[in-house]
Amino acid sequence: MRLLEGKTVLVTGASTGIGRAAAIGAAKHGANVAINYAASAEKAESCVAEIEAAGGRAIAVQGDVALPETATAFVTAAKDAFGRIDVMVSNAGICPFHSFLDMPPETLERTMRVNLHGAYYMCQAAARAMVAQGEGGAIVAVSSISALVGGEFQTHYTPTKAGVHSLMQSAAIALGRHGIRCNSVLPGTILTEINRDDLADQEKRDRMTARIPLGRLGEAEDLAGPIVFLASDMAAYVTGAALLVDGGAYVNLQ
Ligand SMILES: NC(=O)C1=CN([C@@H]2O[C@H](COP(=O)(O)OP(=O)(O)OC[C@H]3O[C@@H](n4cnc5c(N)ncnc54)[C@H](O)[C@@H]3O)[C@@H](O)[C@H]2O)C=CC1
Ligand SMILES: C[C@H](O)[C@@H]1OC(=O)[C@H](O)[C@@H]1O
Repeated sequence: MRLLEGKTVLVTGASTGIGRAAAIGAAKHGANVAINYAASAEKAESCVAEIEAAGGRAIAVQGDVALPETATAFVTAAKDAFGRIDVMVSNAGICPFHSFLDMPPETLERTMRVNLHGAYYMCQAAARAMVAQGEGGAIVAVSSISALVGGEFQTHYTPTKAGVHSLMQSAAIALGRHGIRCNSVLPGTILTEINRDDLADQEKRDRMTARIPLGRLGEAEDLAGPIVFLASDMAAYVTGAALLVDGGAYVNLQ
């Protein structure tokens, strides 16, 4: 069964990792896909090419999610290309690992602006278009297990993920009357570019793996199913929810 047939799905930060897997997953379920990317046109075009090779339709739009004008331009481009807006997957994010006591203000500022402000602007721009369209919609934000637990070198990052989780809860209330559902996924540790250097430390990698009941770190594709599900009518009565996708890591205290 194709869960997103004929819908338009927008995904931010989709040239790599979880965003790319979500974009390809949505296309496999029949969606027309618009992907936002920050810098690498080559990677974005390869995502579009993979979708088109499988018979789907996709466009790539460059833009820094930290800027409000990127969100309006992205939504406008998707609407121009596919005629409507049904789903926003707010995924773009950064995690420049750094110690707390000497955190450079610019690292803190940039992490907040990309991860939290970026999610806000994207979800707001998509919601405005959905409200004008008058047929409801779905927003799925990529938060993190880090919305619920801390990280020594992530004092600037974990508050943004808690913020994204909270944004989906408040937006679910603000947009429910318009038939727009807002949910978040909370990935555990997923092997992507964002943590390639951090997980090059084999001891840390083994430690992270050891606390996962399912016995492995996640792959970007592990998020595609949960994101497609929350975006689809299968989740028609799900809003304000947060879905952990972590192999069981969060519940494994001892
Ligand atoms: N990999 C992991 O273990 C986890 C990742 N996450 C979240 O998943 C999301 C996706 O990250 P991953 O796929 O893991 O890593 P990734 O590094 O492959 O993907 C992040 C994407 O966001 C894009 N991006 C960064 N800054 C941007 C900007 N200013 N404007 C537009 N795009 C921008 C990057 O170019 C990249 O394509 C992030 O929000 C991250 O916080 C959450 C929990 C765990
Ligand atoms: C980038 C990290 O490895 C990753 O990001 C998250 O949100 C997870 O909690 C991991 O710490």
